Amino acid sequence: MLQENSKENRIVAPSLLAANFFTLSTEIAKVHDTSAQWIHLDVMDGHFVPNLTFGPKIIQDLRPQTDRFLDSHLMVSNPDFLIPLMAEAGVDAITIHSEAVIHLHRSIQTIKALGKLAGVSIVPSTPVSALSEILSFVDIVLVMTVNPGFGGQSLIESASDKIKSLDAIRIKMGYNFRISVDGGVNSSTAPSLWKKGADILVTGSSFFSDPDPRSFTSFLLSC
Ligand SMILES: O=C(CO)[C@@H](O)[C@H](O)COP(=O)(O)O
Ligand SMILES: [Co+2]
Repeated sequence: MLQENSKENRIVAPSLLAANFFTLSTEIAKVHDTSAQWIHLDVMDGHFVPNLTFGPKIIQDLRPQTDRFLDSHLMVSNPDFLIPLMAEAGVDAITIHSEAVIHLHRSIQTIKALGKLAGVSIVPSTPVSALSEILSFVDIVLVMTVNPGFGGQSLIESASDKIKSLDAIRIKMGYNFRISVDGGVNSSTAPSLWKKGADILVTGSSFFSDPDPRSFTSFLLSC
């Protein structure tokens, strides 16, 4: 029988992808006005996904502006060269896609050796079974519930069912990874995502388009 994780351990991570990049200070102030504990940073290369965002320079400039945990999500074809640059820029966690690397174990060990939390992510078409050999080594499993590249898409229900499988595996095997869910998270989808076993909810467009992000975040943390 699967159990919902305790509410006290829930994390909400607003994704800067949905923020206005020209007024980032104001957008970060919005996050600071809420109880969201993490800031999610989507790094895209126009190759692994059909979109471009930002890289280490902006993150390095952001680092002294916030005490929030910086959760980076690398949607790039060759994350290995970027891992040390992201660490140097000051992120706290680095998540890479299992679909993007050949030597996933080596890349995860590199992230850990740099003192950062190491995460692995899967796109909606990748099954949980693809992660069987890496789950014991990672701190975060990021389940993409939309096809990566853009904010504002609707959550793919079948992809969210992977949360349940991952939760069952970690209970059975005694693994310590946290389950993060990314894509289409809003006040309607959040309750069932927590119920399925999510620990972290990433929210982009729903957070930044809400006139009251503080109440929105409180709702997510308590629903
Ligand atoms: O990684 C991604 C998109 O590829 C996400 O982190 C998005 O930023 C989520 O945006 P919403 O679906 O919440 O609008
Ligand atoms: Co993301």
